[in-house]
Amino acid sequence: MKDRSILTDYVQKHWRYYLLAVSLIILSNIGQAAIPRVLGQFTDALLNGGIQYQMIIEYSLILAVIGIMYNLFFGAGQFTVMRLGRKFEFEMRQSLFSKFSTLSEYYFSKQGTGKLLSSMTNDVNSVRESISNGVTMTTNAIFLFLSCIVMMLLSHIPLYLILVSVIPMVGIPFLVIYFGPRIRKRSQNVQESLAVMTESAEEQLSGIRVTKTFAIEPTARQRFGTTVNHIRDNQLHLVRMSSLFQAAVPFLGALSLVISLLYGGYLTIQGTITIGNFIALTLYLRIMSGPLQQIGNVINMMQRSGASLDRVNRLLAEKPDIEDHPNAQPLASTPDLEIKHLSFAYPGSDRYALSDINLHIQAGQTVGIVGKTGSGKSTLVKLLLRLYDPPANTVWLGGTDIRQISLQSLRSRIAYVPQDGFLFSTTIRDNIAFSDRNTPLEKVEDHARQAMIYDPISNFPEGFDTKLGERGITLSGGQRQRTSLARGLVKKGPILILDDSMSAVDAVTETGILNNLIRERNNYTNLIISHRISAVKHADLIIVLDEGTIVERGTHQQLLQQQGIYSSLYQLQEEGLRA
Ligand SMILES: Nc1ncnc2c1ncn2[C@@H]1O[C@H](COP(=O)(O)OP(=O)(O)OP(=O)(O)O)[C@@H](O)[C@H]1O
Repeated sequence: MKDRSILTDYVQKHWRYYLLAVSLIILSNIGQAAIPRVLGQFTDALLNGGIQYQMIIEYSLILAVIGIMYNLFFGAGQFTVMRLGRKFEFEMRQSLFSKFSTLSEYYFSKQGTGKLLSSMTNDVNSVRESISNGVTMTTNAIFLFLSCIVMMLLSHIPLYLILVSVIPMVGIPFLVIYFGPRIRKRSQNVQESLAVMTESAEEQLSGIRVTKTFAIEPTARQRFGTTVNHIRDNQLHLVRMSSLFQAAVPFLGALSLVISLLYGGYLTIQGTITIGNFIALTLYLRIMSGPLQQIGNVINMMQRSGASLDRVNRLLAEKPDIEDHPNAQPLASTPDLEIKHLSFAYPGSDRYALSDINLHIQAGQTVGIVGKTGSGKSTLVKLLLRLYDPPANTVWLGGTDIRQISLQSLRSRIAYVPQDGFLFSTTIRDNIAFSDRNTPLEKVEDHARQAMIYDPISNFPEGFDTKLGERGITLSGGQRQRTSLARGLVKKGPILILDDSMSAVDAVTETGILNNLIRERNNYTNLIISHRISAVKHADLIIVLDEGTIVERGTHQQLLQQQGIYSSLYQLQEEGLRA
C-alpha cells in the first residue's frame, strides 16, 4: 500500500473513536488473559487441600465477572469500530460517485463502467473490512499476546520457560514476509477478474434484447462463463496460497505447546513450578495461538485491502480531462456562435474527425446539419458542449473562447437532445423535468405537447406519474425519443441541439414537432442534426458535412441549386417518399 491518504485522513478525523475502541478491546483482552491465572490459582489451592465451598463460589464469581466484563468491553469496542467502518464505506462511496461525476466522457469510454462499479462495491467493501475487522483483530492479537505474557510473569512462571515455549512463534514474521506479497498479487488478480465479470454481466444484460433476437444465448452464456471461470481459477490460486499460510501459523503455535509440555512438565516434576503454573502456562499458550492466527488473518486481509485501497486512492486522485479554466467566466446572454479553423482528432486517434471547420451562427438562427454517417456531426456537438475540449481559439460563444467559459454555465445554457436519450427509472414527469425538478406539471405537459408525446402519456393509467424502467413500463423507441425531446425543451436553453433526435419518429409527427419548434423557439438558436432533409429544410442555414469538412452551405433552395450532395440526398429521399 503506497498511498494511504484516504485511510490516514479518515483515521485522523476519527482518532478519538478509534482510541476508545482500542481501549475497550484492550480492557477485554486483560480480562481474558486473567482467566488462566485464576484457574491456576484455583488448581494450586485445590491441590494444597485448602479449598472450601466459600472459595469455590468466590472463584466462580470472579470468572463470571471477568466473562461479563470481557463481553461488555469487547462488544462495545467491536460496535464502535464496525460503526466507523460503515461510516467510512458510506463516505467513500459518496466521494467516488462525486469524483465520477467530474470525469469526462472520454474517461468513461476508456475505463468501462464495470471496473468503476467494481471499485465502488468490492474495493470499498474490502477496505472497510480492514479498518473495522482489521482494527479489532490487530488490537486483539497484540494486546492479548502481551497481556498473556504479563499475566504469566505475574503468576511467577519463569521468564526462561515462557521464552523457550514462545520461540517457535518467532517464525511468524518470516512466514508473513514470504507469503504477504504473493497473497497480495493473487488477490489483485481476483479483484481484476471480478471487475471483468461485472463489466461483462453489465454489457450482456444491457444487450439482452439483441442477444435474444439473434438467438445466441448459448454464445452469451459461454462468454460470461469464461469470465466466471477466470475468477474461479484466480480464487483457487489465492485460496491455495492463503490456506498454506493459515495452516503454517497455527502449526508454530502447536509446536510451542509441545515444548511447554516437555520443558514445563519437566520443571513441574522437579518442583520448580507448581502444577497450577503448569496448567496456566498451557492454557496461556492455547489462548495465544488465537492471536497468532488472527495475525495471519489480518495480514491476509491487509494484503487484499491494500490492492483495493490503491485502486480507490488512484480513482479519487484522478484528474478530470475537462475542467474549468482558472479564470473561467459565466456565459453572457444569448450569444453568437463562431467556429474558426476547427480541426479535431479524438484522443488516441490519428485521424481527424473534423478538419478546418468555419461557421458563424447568429443568435436566434436555426441551423441544419446534414451529412452521412461518421461525417462528424455529433463530434461538432460534443465539442460545443465541451464533452471533449476543442483546441484553443477555435470555438467562440458571445466572443469568448468556450474553453474560458465555466462548464456549469455553458452546459446549463445548451439544451442537448441526443438520438438515444437515456431515460431514468423514475416517473415520466421527473424525466421531463430533469433539469429542474420543481417545474410545475402544466409546464411539463406543455412541453410534452410540443414534443407530440402528450397523448400517449396521458393515456397511461397513471399519466405523467407513470414509472419507467425496471419497475415500470417500457416506452417504444419513438416515445422514448419524444420524451427525451420534451426534457430538452423544458430546459429553455438559449441554444437547443437536436442530434438526430427525431430519427425514430414518423414523418407526420416530425413535421408536427418541427412546426411547434418554429413557433416556440423562434428567437432562440437551434441546431438540428438529421439524416432527413425534411427535418432541416426550413432552417435559416444548412451545412453539409462530409468526412469532417463542410462541403456545402446555404438555404434549402440554394443547396438544391448547387446540385451537390444535398440535392442528390433530397432527390433520393423525395423519391423514396413517393415510391
Ligand atoms: N469517442 C470516439 N473516439 C474515437 N473516434 C470517434 C469517437 N466518436 C466518434 N469517433 C469517430 O469520429 C468520426 C465522426 O463521428 P461522429 O459520431 O461525429 O459522426 P456522425 O456524423 O455524428 O455519425 P452518425 O450520423 O452515424 O451519428 C467517425 O469516424 C467516428 O468513428
